Amino acid sequence: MTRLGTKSLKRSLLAASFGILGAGALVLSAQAATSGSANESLLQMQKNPNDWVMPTGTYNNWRYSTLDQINSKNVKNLQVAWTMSTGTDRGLEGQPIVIGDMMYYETSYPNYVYAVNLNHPDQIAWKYTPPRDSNAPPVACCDVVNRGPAYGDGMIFVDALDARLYALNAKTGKVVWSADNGHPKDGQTMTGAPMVVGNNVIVGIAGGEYGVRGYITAYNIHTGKMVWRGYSEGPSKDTLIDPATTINGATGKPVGPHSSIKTWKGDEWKVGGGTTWGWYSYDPKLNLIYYGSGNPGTWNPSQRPGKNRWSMTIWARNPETGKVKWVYQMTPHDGWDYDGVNEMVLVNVKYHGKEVPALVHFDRNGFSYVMNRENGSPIAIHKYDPSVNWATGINPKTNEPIVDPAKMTEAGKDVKDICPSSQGDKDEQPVSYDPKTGLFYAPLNHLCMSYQAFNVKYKAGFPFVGAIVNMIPGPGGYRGRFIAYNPMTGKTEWQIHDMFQDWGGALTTAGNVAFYGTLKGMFRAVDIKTGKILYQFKTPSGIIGNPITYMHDGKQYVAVLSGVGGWAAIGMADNLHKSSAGLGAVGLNATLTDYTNLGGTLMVFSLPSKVASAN
Ligand SMILES: O=C(O)c1cc(C(=O)O)c2c(n1)C(=O)C(=O)c1cc(C(=O)O)[nH]c1-2
Ligand SMILES: [Ca+2]
Repeated sequence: MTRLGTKSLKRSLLAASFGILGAGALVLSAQAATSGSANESLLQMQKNPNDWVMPTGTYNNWRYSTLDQINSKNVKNLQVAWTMSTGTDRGLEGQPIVIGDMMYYETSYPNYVYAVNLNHPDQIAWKYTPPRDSNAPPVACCDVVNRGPAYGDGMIFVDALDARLYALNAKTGKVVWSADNGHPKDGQTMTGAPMVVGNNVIVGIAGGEYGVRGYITAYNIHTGKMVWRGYSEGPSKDTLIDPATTINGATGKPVGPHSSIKTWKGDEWKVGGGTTWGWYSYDPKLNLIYYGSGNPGTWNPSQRPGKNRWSMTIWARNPETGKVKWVYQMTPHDGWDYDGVNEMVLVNVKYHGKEVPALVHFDRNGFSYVMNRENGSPIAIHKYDPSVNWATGINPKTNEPIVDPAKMTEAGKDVKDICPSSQGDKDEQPVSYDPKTGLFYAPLNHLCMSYQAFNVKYKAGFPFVGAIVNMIPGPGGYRGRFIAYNPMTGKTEWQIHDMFQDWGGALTTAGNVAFYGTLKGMFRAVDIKTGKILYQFKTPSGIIGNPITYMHDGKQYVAVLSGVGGWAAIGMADNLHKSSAGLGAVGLNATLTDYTNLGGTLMVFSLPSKVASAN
């Protein structure tokens, strides 16, 4: 890639402002290739299929394993190898990581961190219980979930719900350092999984339903000092991009370009949302990290005229400085709560006869995006659920959605039959990419809604939602789907319908199997080519966690956390059928309670020894 100096940077900013770049994203700057770091080992470690070294498996977010001992022929013989109670009863949305003989995982609040030696998994190697700030659970919008620990340089990094980040010694579980990343009293929480890149650990913030101004922060893995922090929006006079909004952790000074196009009125950016609670990916060659920002505050669009940049946006930043390379807003002036935080899966695609570095993103708004990940220009955008009706398509000139005015929400109006619902056609549940088939295996929601927006007043630490949403099953009457999908063509190759939202993530393997779990608690192995269910096992609770696989002592294992919760099932936990932010769980769980119960179990599956060696 080319390096841009200050001059060309200015030029590209100018070009962006005048739309010379044409359709697509705004290119801000370019960065030199990654420099050496003490922690380059993760780049190597992720190549070892015996381990699962980071929450997403690999930096490209494929959630794919080259292991094939368990395969479509023998997976019917799968059995439970061992289990472990998590000692918690709230939604388990993360996944374990496996480094050599050790497995580490984190529970939802209270955020226990467990280390298990795989040579004797009947024993807990260490357990860390972080201090708890009781102000945190009441401000977690959508259950008190956590999406798992990350590893780097002999340390385990964990987000705690009360917005503290911990670095633990991987051998002992002792705290090396901890950092204050936000304050529950202001509505800030942390539910995500950190990502370690080089010498930085990168973490997000949650609280979009509390008017939290979103930011992403990098801390030095050795010192715990803030290296940079990038906000999603900033002062109205320079809100277009990276608006005074990326700051150097040491100097407090702004990093990167400024612009002067207003997309927020007055001080509204201060409570503008755009939080960063999803998954992160990293391209070492381009030296860029990718992630999305969430809903603008409030959910009531009448209260925040303008495009509300940069909520609902895909971001590409330099991991060392935080500098923004490009942004692309998927849902300008959101009126449906379509948080843009879902994962970016990094793949190369054939486009106009060339191999192009791309990212693939299944947005909550029901569109799948294939974007050039070098410069943010769109390659292919399709509806991945044909029932999507809030927009008829994407304007090829502006690359903005063509909104159906009948589905636009506003204060005082009850807008009916909007598809998808606020839970989106996909929420946090991550997809998997299988390089053999070139297809994406996606656990999805299938819901529509009515949306009544109303005016709300901001008060720190109190819900800043401003809408009542009622969700109903989508066309066909089912609420979840698991699909094999080609984002270049928008074609669904096969699909499985599920009674409830498929809120757990997917895993694919070289054994031609896709794994995922259902809210009812079924852990499934599916034939990647046909969608045929080859194996299923009813786990103790519902599944909203993400399966992983690893090899230990020559044997392949598949692990998943069973523990129902998340926004899809939050009513089961508080019995109020609504979350702490007042978000209705829409009676969806009224019948889920007929199938499963709260509870937390780590489930580990393998083949019986004879089957494993016969194949
Ligand atoms: O705007 C935010 O800050 C924020 C945070 C979270 C979260 O931290 O889990 C969710 C959401 N929004 C959200 O919109 C949403 O649908 C959602 C579902 C879930 C879940 O874990 O099931 N969390 C969240
Ligand atoms: Ca949100």
